[in-house]
Amino acid sequence: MPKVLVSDPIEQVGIDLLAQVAQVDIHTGLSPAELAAMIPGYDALMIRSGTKVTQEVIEAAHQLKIIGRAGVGVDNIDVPAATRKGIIVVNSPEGNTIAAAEHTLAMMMSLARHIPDANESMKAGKWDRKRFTGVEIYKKTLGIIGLGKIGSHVATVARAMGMKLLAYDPFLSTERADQLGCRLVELDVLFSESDFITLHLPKTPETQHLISGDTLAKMKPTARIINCARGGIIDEMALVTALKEGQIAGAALDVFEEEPLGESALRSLGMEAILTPHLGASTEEAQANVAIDVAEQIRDVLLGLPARSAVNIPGLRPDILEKLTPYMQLAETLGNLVGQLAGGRIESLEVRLQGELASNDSQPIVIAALKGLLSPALRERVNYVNAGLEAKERGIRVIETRDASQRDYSGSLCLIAKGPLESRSVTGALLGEHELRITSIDDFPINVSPTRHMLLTLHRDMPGIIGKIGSNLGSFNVNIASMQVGRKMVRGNAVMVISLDDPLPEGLLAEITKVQGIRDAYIVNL
Ligand SMILES: NC(=O)c1ccc[n+]([C@@H]2O[C@H](COP(=O)([O-])OP(=O)(O)OC[C@H]3O[C@@H](n4cnc5c(N)ncnc54)[C@H](O)[C@@H]3O)[C@@H](O)[C@H]2O)c1
Ligand SMILES: O=C(O)[C@H](O)COP(=O)(O)O
Repeated sequence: MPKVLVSDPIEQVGIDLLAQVAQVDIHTGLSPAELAAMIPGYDALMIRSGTKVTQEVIEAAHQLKIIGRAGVGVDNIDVPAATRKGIIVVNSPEGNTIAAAEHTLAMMMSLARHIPDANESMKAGKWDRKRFTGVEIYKKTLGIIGLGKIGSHVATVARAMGMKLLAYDPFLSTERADQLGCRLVELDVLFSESDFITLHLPKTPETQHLISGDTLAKMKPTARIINCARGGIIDEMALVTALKEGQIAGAALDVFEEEPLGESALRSLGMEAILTPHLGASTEEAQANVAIDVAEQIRDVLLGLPARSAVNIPGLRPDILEKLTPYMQLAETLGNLVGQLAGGRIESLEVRLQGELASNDSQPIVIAALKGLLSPALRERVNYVNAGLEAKERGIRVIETRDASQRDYSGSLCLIAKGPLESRSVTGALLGEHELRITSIDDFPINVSPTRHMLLTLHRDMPGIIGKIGSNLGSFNVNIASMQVGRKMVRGNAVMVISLDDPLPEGLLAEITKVQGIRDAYIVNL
């Protein structure tokens, strides 16, 4: 049974799901060093934001296939290191969207009406009505930085509450912003016009300290800022200064540069600051959503199925994935075949999507073809996660082409591998929904089901040649399952594909290449 390590608190429903297919061990609060010591025996790791999956952890993970992040942000995982090692990283991109958006709105209302401090004052036995006079949000301007899933939900609710909306998101179309009732503006405009500013963008080297002393100075003295995205997007020291000096009126933070937040000047601020301990995703609903979403993906990957929300391989909607999976199997088989025919050094791979396949997302098919192409050399070291990177590092140029006009099959795929001296091509298609067919090799038409052991010859089409190869195989006690010849003209060049029940014994290939009329012969093992 595979083994799954759960190293952050995860809803029981997710654990139960995993327990159906794996041994699940729960060890929370591990340091990277403790995790690195424990990880070698595990096939999967399930985490939230608390566990730091460092390069050291990934290097120690000898049999890890998947890291499942029960949430959105994967900034606590060294994703490039996982990719290099062929480990799939999955998350739950939507499971906690509503929870994080509602926490943001709660933070905004709390800032506007001083609810946390009023509550604390009541619990301290006071009845102070003057100190807690707030502001309304109605008709105020909300500036949203990052108008993705969470930012969009915040926009929808804030608009319904009568707020005017500005947004900054360099990757968003004006059309989408219009739909949400947001005016897309440059950052400086957003800073200077907003009464409330909320952050919903990822933390990257570019967004680190996006809110700094300089940018805080551009805000209104009545402005209030909310960060339920990631710590480090705001320069905390600059924020403390801006709040103390009255440059802005308030801040509500759910996320921090260092988590858990240690000793910090933020803790000594008054009612102008509201702090919560990274609670954005902490609702019963969100925790159940993300636990199920990620546990299902871990289960699928452990069962050899694809994951739907992988961050380091093409993520596909389940309906599209279902349609593309047989084509991905075809691409992998053809890639493997053309890789074995082309031999060692391949400089480029052309992936030609034909017929109905031409209108599909090509990325998963290209990745599958590369995995197949590299598997004769890299064996189990190559997978869907690292195939693109491995190909790039070997200098293999990938060229994608589309030809919707090809109508031999509803959809077919042609792979052309070019080396320094020659190029080899194979084409394949699906018969029905799932049956793979090789439909041409080096432009010779054939119709063959790929099998585990095959013998391929390039030869002159002449009497007696098939019989001689048959006798050769017979003399080595190799049984032929099926045989087919493809030719373009009578007595011209031809290919022969022989499916064998057994692997070809050593020495037999040399015998076959001696047969008169044989130009080349290949053993192909798929
Ligand atoms: N506090 C929490 O518990 C909690 C919960 C969930 C998500 N999050 C965090 O919230 C953030 C948003 O999550 P999401 O699910 O909405 O992600 P998303 O990917 O749907 O949206 C992010 C948006 O940010 C935009 N963006 C990227 N770079 C930008 C830049 N430099 N300036 C402005 N916009 C930029 C993107 O175009 C995208 O529209 C993430 O950082 C995520 O980790 C926090
Ligand atoms: O990125 C996320 O999903 C949020 O930050 C939530 O993190 P958590 O699951 O650790 O609360």
